[in-house]
Amino acid sequence: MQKIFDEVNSLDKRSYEKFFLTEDILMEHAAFSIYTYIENNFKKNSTILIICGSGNNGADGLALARLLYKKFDIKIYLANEPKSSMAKIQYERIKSLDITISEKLFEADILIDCLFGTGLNRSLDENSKTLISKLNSFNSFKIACDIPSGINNVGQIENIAFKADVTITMGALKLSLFSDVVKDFIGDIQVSNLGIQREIYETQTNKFLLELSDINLPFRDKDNSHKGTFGHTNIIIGTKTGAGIISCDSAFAFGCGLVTAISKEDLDLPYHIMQDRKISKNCTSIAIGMGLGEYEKNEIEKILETDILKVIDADLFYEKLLLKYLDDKVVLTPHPKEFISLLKLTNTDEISIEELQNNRFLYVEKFCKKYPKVVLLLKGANVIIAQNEEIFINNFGRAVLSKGGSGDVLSGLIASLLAQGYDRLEACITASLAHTTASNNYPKNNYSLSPQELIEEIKKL
Ligand SMILES: NC(=O)C1=CN([C@@H]2O[C@H](COP(=O)(O)OP(=O)(O)OC[C@H]3O[C@@H](n4cnc5c(N)ncnc54)[C@H](OP(=O)(O)O)[C@@H]3O)[C@@H](O)[C@H]2O)[C@@H](O)CC1
Ligand SMILES: Nc1ncnc2c1ncn2[C@@H]1O[C@H](COP(=O)(O)OP(=O)(O)O)[C@@H](O)[C@H]1O
Ligand SMILES: [K+]
Repeated sequence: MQKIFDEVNSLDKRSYEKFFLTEDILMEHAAFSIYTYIENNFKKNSTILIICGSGNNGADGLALARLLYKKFDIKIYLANEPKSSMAKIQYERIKSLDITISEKLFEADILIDCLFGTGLNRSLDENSKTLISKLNSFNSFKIACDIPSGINNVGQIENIAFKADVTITMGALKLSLFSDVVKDFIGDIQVSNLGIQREIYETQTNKFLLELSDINLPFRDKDNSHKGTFGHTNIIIGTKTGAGIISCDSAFAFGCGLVTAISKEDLDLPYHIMQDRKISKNCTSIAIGMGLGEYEKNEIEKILETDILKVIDADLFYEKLLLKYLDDKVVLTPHPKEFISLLKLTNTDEISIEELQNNRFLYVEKFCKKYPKVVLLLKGANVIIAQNEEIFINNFGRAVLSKGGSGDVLSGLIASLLAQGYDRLEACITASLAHTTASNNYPKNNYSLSPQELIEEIKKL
């Protein structure tokens, strides 16, 4: 996993104080990293337009122009006069060369957005909005310097943002690159070294970006085993039976030795799924909530009271009785609408989905501060897995997962791992990575994936 920081100004400051680096050295490395990206990916003499603002993001762009000059066909568009001291210095440096300042925007092979970086401190004015909109309309390859202009420091977009193919971010990953609302704007992310290795530049953090290598699949290391060795999960089947049956199937596919569907009525289940009216004696995990619908409250309470690890999902986030069980036995897997209900039930906050989606990390942190024992997995374009003060982000998911039943598959995967002895955080991390990786491996297209096909892809991981 990679470290993520709320802000990096303090890391820059630390580099000056602790390692005697200067702003100039950091900036030279920032510009050089974009130069290297272009050199490695584009032909000599490609046309490049660098759009520069008045601050140090613009200064990065000016330094980059100097590095690219002569090897590429480069022009600068000055959106505003250089204003920061570094922007003025960089401007003096490029004036000594014969670099063209373009009066107008044009569709170059490559556009580089150096308009605003971490210094965006107010709403965009009309000129900036028009400028970004025009840049977005071009078919060029688009590179954002540090962060696409228009995205603020908490990952919100008020009106418009530069739509990058790649964002080359300076020094370390910033949290603002991982809100759901920026997902379609940042493109691929690369981190630039600012003069010292990243591991030295970076300090402690409580936020992490998951990588594919963080997955820990349930490969079996005991051959002297029987089905009970690998746990027994119970999935509570509600009135909308399909949801729970999908979870049963995904739990079975993900290595759990036994899966029992707990249902009041006889169901037509796949042959490998057992059926019972009550929780099994040797049950090692429970998943409840998916398609629950009408269910007797005291029956739910009896299940929640058990000492067994549980995945809680869907309809249960609208039930006040849940409040008694927000403890060290549960994993909660709400989608945004369910999470705002949970925030309301717990008297944490009463907010709209839009407010949540614009401040996902803030509300996750608030909730986890109040319920530090709970493991929370907030669904979305970027899944947030959190416990107490720690946050893990899975940004591998894509629109292919935006289908009814995807969440039911995930509940089954988590329950399966809990049954097999994973701790709750580990179970969420591996299940979430398996979920997104399997969906991305689906070979056909990005619109037709069914839960069954997703489970088939999970079997191939
Ligand atoms: N050690 C370092 O410092 C390093 C920094 N690096 C680079 O510096 C970047 C940060 O630079 P920064 O702090 O100068 O801010 P930046 O993003 O250029 O914007 C500020 C300018 O924009 C203006 N402005 C703001 N909002 C506006 C709006 N809505 N509409 C219009 N104008 C607006 C604002 O105006 P003002 O508020 O002063 O009136 C000011 O002029 C960072 O992202 C990275 O790329 C790297 O080189 C590595 C080393
Ligand atoms: N655009 C997307 N990008 C990434 N992941 C997505 C996207 N849309 C949906 N998902 C994922 O798909 C799952 C949907 O879950 P949920 O809304 O509970 O579905 P259901 O209740 O129908 O099973 C979640 O894990 C969510 O993170
Ligand atoms: K930028």
